[in-house]
Amino acid sequence: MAPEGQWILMATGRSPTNIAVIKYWGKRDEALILPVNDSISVTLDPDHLSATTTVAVSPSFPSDRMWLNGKEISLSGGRFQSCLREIRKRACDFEDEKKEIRIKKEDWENLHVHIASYNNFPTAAGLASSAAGFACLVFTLGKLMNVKEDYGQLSSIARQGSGSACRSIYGGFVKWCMGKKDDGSDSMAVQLADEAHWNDLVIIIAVVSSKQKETSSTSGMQNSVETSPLLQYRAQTVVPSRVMKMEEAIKNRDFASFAKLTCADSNQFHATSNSVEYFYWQVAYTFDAGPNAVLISPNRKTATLLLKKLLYCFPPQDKDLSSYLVGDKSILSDAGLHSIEDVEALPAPPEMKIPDQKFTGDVSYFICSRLGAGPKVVSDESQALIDSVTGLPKGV
Ligand SMILES: Nc1ncnc2c1ncn2[C@@H]1O[C@H](COP(=O)(O)OP(=O)(O)OP(=O)(O)O)[C@@H](O)[C@H]1O
Ligand SMILES: C[C@@](O)(CCOP(=O)(O)OP(=O)(O)O)CC(=O)O
Repeated sequence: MAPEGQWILMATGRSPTNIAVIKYWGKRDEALILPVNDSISVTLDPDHLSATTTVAVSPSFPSDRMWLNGKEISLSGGRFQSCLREIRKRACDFEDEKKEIRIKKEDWENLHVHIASYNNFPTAAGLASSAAGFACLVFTLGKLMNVKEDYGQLSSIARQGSGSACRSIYGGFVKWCMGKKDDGSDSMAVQLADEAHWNDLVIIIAVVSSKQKETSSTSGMQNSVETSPLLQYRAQTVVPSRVMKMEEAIKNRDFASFAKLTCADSNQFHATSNSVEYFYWQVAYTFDAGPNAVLISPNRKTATLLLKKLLYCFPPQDKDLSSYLVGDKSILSDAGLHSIEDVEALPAPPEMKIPDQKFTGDVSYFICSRLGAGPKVVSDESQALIDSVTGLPKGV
């Protein structure tokens, strides 16, 4: 080994993200990240969505450290620790004669790393940054530490960082085989076809919001496993045959089948997560075909509490509170909200994971209403909309 503290050895890698066309949703083992079903994905062009990671090692580093998009983050979490441990275990002898660096297999355990990673797309916003990030971390650490494992083994390690990361180890069309073993050694990705196989496909992503999500995939799927009656049926009965059909569709470049299966699986995965009991039924919500949410509270007290939370998260863009809530405005005084200053002084709802997060302007206005009676006659003529002399609408 070269003299202590004299050298820094580095490797840099870039990994793509991937989008599942048959979704991974639900784990049978949280620590090892073992899924309840196989999944299939397409890997995206790294020029568009990728993580770039540099890993450095030096005897002068006193501890492992990591910076993500320029900000230092903790490596103490189990997922980072698993990836570092599994790669270090497989590190091999390394020699760079020019730089006079010699690292023996057993030395790697005592050498600390510095990791810097950058995503060229929003992090933790539902665009699979964890997939690109952990695939990149494992791949680049493997390069640095002269790991000789095949890609299947690397995918199995990346899986322990984030499940979907195991699929980003390959390009083209990739299948994550769930495996059967308790230790997870057979839960890894395989490539179904490379990127040249079907290169006519064009993928367009509409980014509606690049803000950090409130519910991570990790906790969302945990909730589904615990509460969704659909999930086990999906994993055991629906997905296995869908995976077979999808493999066939990819092999034959059969777009009609590919599209049908992709949409059906997306719908079902959303149905699975929608059946989760997030709110303990304090409030009911319903959506029509558009984006407007209808929230139904069981009583005025709950409605008042709900309104405070809504106004905290979605404050009005301009300072006019009275046009921001129309209909039964008396609920504002029930909530003690007489001015915009009162709204600004609202405390963050305790269940919010990111308390500072506000979505000013995302809601145009609120209507407060109630159940009403059926049709009735308006006998006050002044309220008529037709002028009783001209027979035309008033004001024309
Ligand atoms: N480049 C990176 N290198 C290492 N880890 C990363 C990187 N980018 C993201 N991560 C890790 O992934 C986490 C974000 O994962 P999360 O699952 O919440 O979001 P996402 O992957 O963007 O969304 P989704 O999985 O729903 O598509 C980050 O907090 C960080 O721990
Ligand atoms: C909806 C998904 O994107 C879920 C991805 O979940 P993650 O891989 O981010 O979850 P963890 O394994 O807990 O890190 C579907 C998919 O990519 O298959």
